Amino acid sequence: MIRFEHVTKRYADGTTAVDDLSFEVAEGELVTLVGPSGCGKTTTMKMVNRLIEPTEGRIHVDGQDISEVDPVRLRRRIGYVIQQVGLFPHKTVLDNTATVPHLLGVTRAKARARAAELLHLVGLDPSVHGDRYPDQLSGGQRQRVGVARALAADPPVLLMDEPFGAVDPVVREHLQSEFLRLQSEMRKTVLFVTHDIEEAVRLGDRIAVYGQGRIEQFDAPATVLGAPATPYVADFVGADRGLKRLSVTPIEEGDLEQPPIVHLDDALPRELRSRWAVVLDRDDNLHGWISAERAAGGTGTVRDHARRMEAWLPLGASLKQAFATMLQHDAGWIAVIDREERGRFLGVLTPARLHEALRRSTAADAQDIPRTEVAVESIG
Ligand SMILES: Nc1ncnc2c1ncn2[C@@H]1O[C@H](COP(=O)(O)OP(=O)(O)OP(=O)(O)O)[C@@H](O)[C@H]1O
Repeated sequence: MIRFEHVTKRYADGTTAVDDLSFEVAEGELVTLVGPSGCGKTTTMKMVNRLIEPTEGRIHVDGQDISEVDPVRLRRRIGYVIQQVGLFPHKTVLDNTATVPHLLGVTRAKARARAAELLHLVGLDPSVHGDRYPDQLSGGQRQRVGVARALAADPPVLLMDEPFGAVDPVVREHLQSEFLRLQSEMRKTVLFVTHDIEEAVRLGDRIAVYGQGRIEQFDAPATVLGAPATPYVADFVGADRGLKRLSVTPIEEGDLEQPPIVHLDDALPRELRSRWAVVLDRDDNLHGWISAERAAGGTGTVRDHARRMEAWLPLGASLKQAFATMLQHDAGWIAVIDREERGRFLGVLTPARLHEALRRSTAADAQDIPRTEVAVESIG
């Protein structure tokens, strides 16, 4: 969808900002460009909408060589969000958002109706915020308007240059989550510039880690964190990359242990093969747990003695969520359920298994094989 072929940009003063860059962003993919200040991220991005012309090489958008497309027409197909949102100060939020569709010939009434929808989509209430002026909004709200405005013409491609850079970390995380939710529905082709590795890892389907004017590694977040291609990348992603990996490594079925299981209507078991058992209902959905001690001393059915289980997650949740859930509930294990089949119990994740999953996924990335195929011996 966006393809760079041997693109170089040398500025008039001789600075080589981008050096022989080749990479591709697939349709519907979100690629984050991450790297230190001055490494050429913004230059890369601005060449896509022809705010900057390359010195050498070609860029294709949607199969078309953009040097042959009129820049104004090109930009209609490409949404652009920047840190200093660049809203028109004398226009209301609604009119700011409606500007581009209106310019494209949509009637004012229709453009405003669409703008109201988009404001909703980015979490702003048009009846509350629509008639305000940009300086009557918080920084986070202005960023949302910036995103809504970039989406107004429904462009297939979005360029985002540190769009959440100017807000505090809490608002930023919130904006990131909302953007991920939006993107899972819209599936735009997105090039997203950031200097924050956490943001790059969280948002990107793939990450391009920049050195000076060059891409040092272009891979999925888990691979960049688990198997940095060069010492430079390892240094850039940080010594705590194991921790960061937790957030991009999902719980898989192979990570789970199978504990003893009892059902709600069973008679109390005299003995369990461990200190506790998981309690399921008639449909094999998770209900809770029962301790061996309680089972041994009691009478009646499991139902009379079972406790509800609060520490559970759906399969596919991240190892980081698993760890946080264990801490939050002070639990020695968490239950994992099927996310499609209305809570069918799949197994439990223990701290030892979590640790093993993390090491296994690191080894898998280094060997470029699925996690389930990593031999346990090679983890050590
Ligand atoms: N108009 C220009 N003339 C000369 N040099 C420039 C120009 N614009 C950018 N540069 C230089 O090109 C290099 C890459 O700049 P660019 O803005 O692409 O980096 P960046 O990775 O986006 O940095 P930041 O994260 O600080 O925005 C830098 O060394 C910068 O000083």
